Amino acid sequence: MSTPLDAVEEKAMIAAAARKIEELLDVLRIDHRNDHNTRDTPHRVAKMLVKELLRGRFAPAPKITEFDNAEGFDHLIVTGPITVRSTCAHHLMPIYGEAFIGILPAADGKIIGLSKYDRIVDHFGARFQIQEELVKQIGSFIVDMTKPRGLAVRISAVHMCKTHRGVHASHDSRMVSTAYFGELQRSAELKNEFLRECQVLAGRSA
Ligand SMILES: Nc1nc2c(ncn2[C@@H]2O[C@H](COP(=O)(O)OP(=O)(O)OP(=O)(O)O)[C@@H](O)[C@H]2O)c(=O)[nH]1
Repeated sequence: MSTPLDAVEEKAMIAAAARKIEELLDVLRIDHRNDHNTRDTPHRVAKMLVKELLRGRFAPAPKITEFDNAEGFDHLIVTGPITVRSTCAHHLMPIYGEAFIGILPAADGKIIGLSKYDRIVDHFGARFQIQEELVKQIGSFIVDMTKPRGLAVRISAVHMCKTHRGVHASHDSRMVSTAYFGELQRSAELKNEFLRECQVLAGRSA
């Protein structure tokens, strides 16, 4: 899912990408060599791609601090909204929204630090994505790391490929997708509890 780069590889990748972006701007007849606004744009955009928008591909997955579930807590925990920032794989336009994660821990298993859910969402968002795969990647990673009894990952997001171009949909138009694992996949009652908590946390219909 990710291939960490060392500092030398990162620098070389940014330089190589900048040369290609120069070429692209040349094709588009943007005079970046003389125009003061776009003079540094190839390097700027290359740096943004490697160090920001795609950084999840080039950085290790977040380190997870695990704690024993000492009290054997076995009820649903729901966390969110977690801000989602990603980039659509089709048109390379921003995706932004919120994630909610529901965890049904195993009484004899592990629980992880709350902030790690935000870090995991950030890690998988930082690459070119489609939303259906994003919820699954986040969920599968948490399931592999913590082996809970059940898990749900729900994202509600705006896709700027749909609002800012193409069909020019309303900026309020969102896509909601949820991935369920384990007992949350099988139990309608648990799903309803998760969705109710999402609504409370969102302060509106999530
Ligand atoms: N299912 C799904 N579709 C997405 C996602 N992000 C973008 N899309 C859609 O993917 C499609 C890509 O479409 P194409 O039809 O190949 O591209 P296009 O001809 O530029 O289409 P328009 O966007 O309709 O102008 C568009 O309908 C996008 O709205 C996503 O996360 N999930």
